[in-house]
Amino acid sequence: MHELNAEAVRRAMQVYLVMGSVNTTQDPVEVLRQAIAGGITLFQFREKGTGALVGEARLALAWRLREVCSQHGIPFIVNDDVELAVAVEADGVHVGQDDADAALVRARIGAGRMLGVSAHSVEEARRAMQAGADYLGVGPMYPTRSKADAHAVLGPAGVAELRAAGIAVPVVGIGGITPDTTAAVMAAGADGVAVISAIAGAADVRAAAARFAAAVLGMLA
Ligand SMILES: Cc1ncc(COP(=O)(O)OP(=O)(O)O)c(N)n1
Ligand SMILES: Cc1ncsc1CCOP(=O)(O)O
Ligand SMILES: [Mg+2]
Repeated sequence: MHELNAEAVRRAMQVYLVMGSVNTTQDPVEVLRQAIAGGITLFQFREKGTGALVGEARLALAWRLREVCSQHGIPFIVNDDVELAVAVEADGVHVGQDDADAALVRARIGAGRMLGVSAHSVEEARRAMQAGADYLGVGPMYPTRSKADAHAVLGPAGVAELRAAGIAVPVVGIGGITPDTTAAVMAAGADGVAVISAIAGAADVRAAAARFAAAVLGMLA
């Protein structure tokens, strides 16, 4: 078994920014700084899609974003790429159903790093938990333009179904979430919201992150 504290993971889920360089027209390092100032609680480096950086440029950006997270005490998660996560001493990895096997990822990263796994059903959620997932990413909650190969929309009902089945592991909703729809995702049983475009694509990133933080905290109060 692994050693992360489930309550600390749950708190980290609250406002989870997911971002790569293609998700913003601004400097991603400055976007991350502004998002942290606005109140995000967790960051995932997801460098994929048309125009994504590769090789040394990707590694360099990962390090720069990793350092900003370290400076501010925000855990840094790497999407998909377990070896990149190990190379930049990330706090965790997020993998989906079409990525590396979650149990193998757990074995590679050890007990002290966070493992997030995407789940779209009770069965996938149970398998992820058996593999040692610390949290589940569940979505899309709503239609999204940020993931070309996204699963069919589950809606907040997808989270409610997991909770009704007794799945108690920390859960973050993802996909098309805005400050206005955050309450519905939380009410269904999520511990937080994972967001790309509504924060990374905002003209005022800090204000956007702050709106999500207020919406989440309003539901936890
Ligand atoms: C928090 C969170 N939840 C779900 C995902 C989606 O992961 P995946 O299904 O592997 O898709 P990609 O993001 O890799 O395209 C996520 N990244 N983060
Ligand atoms: C990575 C991912 N996984 C499911 S939906 C999605 C995209 C979320 O981006 P946005 O918040 O812009 O809809
Ligand atoms: Mg993936």
